[in-house]
Amino acid sequence: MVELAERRLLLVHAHPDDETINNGVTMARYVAEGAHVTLITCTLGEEGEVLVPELAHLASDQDDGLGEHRIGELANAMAELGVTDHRFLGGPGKYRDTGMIYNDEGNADVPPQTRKDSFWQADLVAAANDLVPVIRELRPQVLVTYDEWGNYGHPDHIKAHRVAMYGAALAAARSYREDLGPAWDIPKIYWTAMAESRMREQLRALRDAGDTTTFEGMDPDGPMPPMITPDRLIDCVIEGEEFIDRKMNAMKAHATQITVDGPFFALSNNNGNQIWASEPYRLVKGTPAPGPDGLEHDLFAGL
Ligand SMILES: CC(=O)N[C@H]1[C@@H](O[C@@H]2[C@H](O)[C@H](O)[C@@H](O)[C@H](O)[C@H]2O)O[C@H](CO)[C@@H](O)[C@@H]1O
Ligand SMILES: [Zn+2]
Repeated sequence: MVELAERRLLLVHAHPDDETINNGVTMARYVAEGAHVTLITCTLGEEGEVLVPELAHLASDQDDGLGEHRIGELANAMAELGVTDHRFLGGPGKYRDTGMIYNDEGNADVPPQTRKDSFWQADLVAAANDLVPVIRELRPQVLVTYDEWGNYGHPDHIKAHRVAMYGAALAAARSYREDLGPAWDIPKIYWTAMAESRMREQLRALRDAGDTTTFEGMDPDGPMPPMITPDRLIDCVIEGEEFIDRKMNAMKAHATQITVDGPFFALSNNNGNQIWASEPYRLVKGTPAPGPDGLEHDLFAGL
């Protein structure tokens, strides 16, 4: 088993706030256990909406200062989680937030009409080459990123998944770009997941409370979209009730994007979401090391 102080965890996310929403408890736990946790954020979130009225002028169609502001929000959120190594892919502002843009079929997988400097338009090899030296420098045992849907279809999330997976493959190739450092093959790769049972529980609570607009058209007992993971395909759940306060405070630090109300949070679409103390994952590379309940409860299990 890798010693706690020798553990190195790398997370690749699209915008400032995704890391806390998806992995806030996980990051706080591993920092507390002495692991080295590194966050790579691919954009500054320049195209986000602004929940704080007095900061509305930062929006991209006004002062276009939101990206710069969110650098500070992310730094504050990382301070809450105890993460000291957080970097932007290729440096701050190299890849611009694409915006919540879909083509008219509503499918982000077909290139939407976006700015030439948007992350979605970035050349995949060039963006992966910004990640390869980081992987080869850090030599993480575990990489965390999104599934092929980017978890909910945002073009930057889909692109972050592609850059993370392709970057991991290139970093492992001994003969690939020796100038980017000695090869490193990441032993375990996980995708963040929205577990089906949790989605149904959340939908049931919303519908019971009379909310028919959040996740409109979804029935707690009906079919789930492909980005919802059946519980049988969840491989690992990181639990950490003792870190939920850090996660909530980190969410509050992303004030232009997230409002926190007790055990719930909302983004600018005002969808009520529970703040979970457990964070599920799918293992997509490496050997599973499940416990008696059939799940891993440590991303470094088996290493
Ligand atoms: C969690 C996440 O990925 N947030 C992104 C997302 O923000 C959403 C977007 O503004 C959408 O229009 C809203 O309805 C929704 O409530 C927001 O969460 O997309 C932004 C633009 O690309 C991005 O900056 C933000 O981080
Ligand atoms: Zn995002």
